[in-house]
Amino acid sequence: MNMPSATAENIVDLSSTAGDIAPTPRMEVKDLSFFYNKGAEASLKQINMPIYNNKVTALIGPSGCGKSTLLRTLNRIYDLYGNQAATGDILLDNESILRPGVDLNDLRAKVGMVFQKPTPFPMSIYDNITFGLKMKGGLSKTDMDKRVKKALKRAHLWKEVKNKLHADASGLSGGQQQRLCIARTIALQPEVILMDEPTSALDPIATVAIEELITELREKYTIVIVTHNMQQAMRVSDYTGFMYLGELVEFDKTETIFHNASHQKTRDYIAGDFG
Ligand SMILES: Nc1ncnc2c1ncn2[C@@H]1O[C@H](COP(=O)(O)OP(=O)(O)OP(=O)(O)O)[C@@H](O)[C@H]1O
Repeated sequence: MNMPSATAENIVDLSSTAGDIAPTPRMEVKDLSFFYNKGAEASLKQINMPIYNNKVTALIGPSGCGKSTLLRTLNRIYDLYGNQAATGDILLDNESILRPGVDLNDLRAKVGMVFQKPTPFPMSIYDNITFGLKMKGGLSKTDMDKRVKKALKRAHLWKEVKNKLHADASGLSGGQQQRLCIARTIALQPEVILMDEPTSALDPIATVAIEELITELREKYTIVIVTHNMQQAMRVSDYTGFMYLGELVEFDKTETIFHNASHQKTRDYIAGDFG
């Protein structure tokens, strides 16, 4: 596959997965460029990348290469801040998410996000999960209770909190808070979950719990994770994109990127020569 960004020759070549069942893209990034300020240099340069259904895709690369920026375009979280612009396109289930008139609340429910630092709202565990559901509306109290239980179970937090659902979420440990944030995202029944260095603020035990969870969640969701930790990318992801200076240098199966990368720059980064 080895698809760098920019030109027509870089359109994804699914044929090289011959022998495997060709994965289906859930999202597709097409010739995407991104500008933090209109008229300034692009922070993302003509990125082309598939995001495969029920797979974990890792974005790796040195600091400032554009990993978080790319992640943030995938649910248009950048729209929260004024003067920014994206060109090219991003498809979710074959429909553009960049076109005018897209319902951004709906998009962000379909493409949920978990941040680097756990960000529970200053309210109870239960209310954290139902916050987004209430905004969406339409669920009875019984349905809401069921959704809370299911999301907490899926995020492996139910056993730890089932007897204190109405306690303040700030009383949970960092790892528990991050699992709560994952449960909050899951409760909205997303298709895709974006994770921006979800374990960088956690201790090794909490990190293992989140990594195990990611591996399990893949069965139901499509996941994109930004990580500085190459071991983590190897452990949890199926596909990896290596970015450098705003470009996607190479995208392939994780195994290929780590053991048989096509580009020297990728090999140097994996070898720890820079970054
Ligand atoms: N709010 C912003 N305004 C202007 N430029 C920004 C902003 N956020 C990021 N940038 C620039 O965009 C480029 C990509 O940044 P980004 O945060 O996406 O990189 P990253 O690969 O995620 O880095 P790190 O690994 O350090 O988090 C960098 O040159 C950065 O300075």
